Amino acid sequence: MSPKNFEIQPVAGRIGAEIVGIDLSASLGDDIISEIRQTLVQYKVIFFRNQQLDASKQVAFARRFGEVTTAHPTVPSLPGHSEILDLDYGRNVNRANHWHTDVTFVDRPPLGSILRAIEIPLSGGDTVWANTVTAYQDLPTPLRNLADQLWAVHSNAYDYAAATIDLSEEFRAYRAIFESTVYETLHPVVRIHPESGERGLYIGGFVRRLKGLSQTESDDLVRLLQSYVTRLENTVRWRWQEGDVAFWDNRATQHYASDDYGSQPRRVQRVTIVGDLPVGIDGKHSEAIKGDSSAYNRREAIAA
Ligand SMILES: O=C(O)CCC(=O)C(=O)O
Ligand SMILES: [Fe+2]
Repeated sequence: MSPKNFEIQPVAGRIGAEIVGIDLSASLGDDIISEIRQTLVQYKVIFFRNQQLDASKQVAFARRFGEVTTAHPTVPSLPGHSEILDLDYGRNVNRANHWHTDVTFVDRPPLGSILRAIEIPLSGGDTVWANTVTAYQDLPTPLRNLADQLWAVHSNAYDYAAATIDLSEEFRAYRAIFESTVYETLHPVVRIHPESGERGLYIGGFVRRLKGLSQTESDDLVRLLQSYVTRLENTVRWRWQEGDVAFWDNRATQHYASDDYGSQPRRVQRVTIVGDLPVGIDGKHSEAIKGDSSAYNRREAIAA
């Protein structure tokens, strides 16, 4: 595919491209949105430098790709913009320096996320994305055959104890509801991408165990599969500048935000687009096993 409306500059060999020649604050026609979507599916994460987006325009842009979530239960949203996660590291949120795919513990995990750089340290604070499709292709055949048969329980029952600082009363109350709600969803370890048809490894930070294996077997096997995801060849690293926008396909990537900038401020803001129910290679769909995860994407529904 060669888009008519912008130029594509790949950033690394297997994942990531910069899109040049688009002003995201302008009103964009359906043809441009469709080319952006195709480029996203092909490159997995796309970058736009030096954009003039504000919060409302960021949300409006995200809505062109699907329904957006009304924020996250453990990260405060921007006042007046419940769709925007305000990630102000060191102030209101823990650093995301662990490999993960966003929110996979619900049955309809995000299609993608759009992140805008508000304040970036002078040095450090890069984000790295990994291509989970090429990771799958890198597996030797016997491991691929094994992965094809596996299903994993993803859960939000991670450790909140270390988390967050300085929350408002309202948010503390809201968060308490979330912390007492465990979501567990069974997802295929190998997921068919709904738009490209590609097979990719669908694991990441929220996997708790593989169905049918002991905890030790699960941990060892997930670690082994994960080592293919994080091979440098399957990654791209982005050096942020203020005004940059990154848009990733959450169905085919993991990411990691490097925590190497000490006490310098770093603030980014995310809008999250709701995705569909994942499908495994046998045609079976993911299944919620604990918690009403259909409510997860709407703060109003959880707080109710
Ligand atoms: O701060 C970043 O660069 C990424 C944070 C993150 O994991 C996210 O926005 O989903
Ligand atoms: Fe994330």
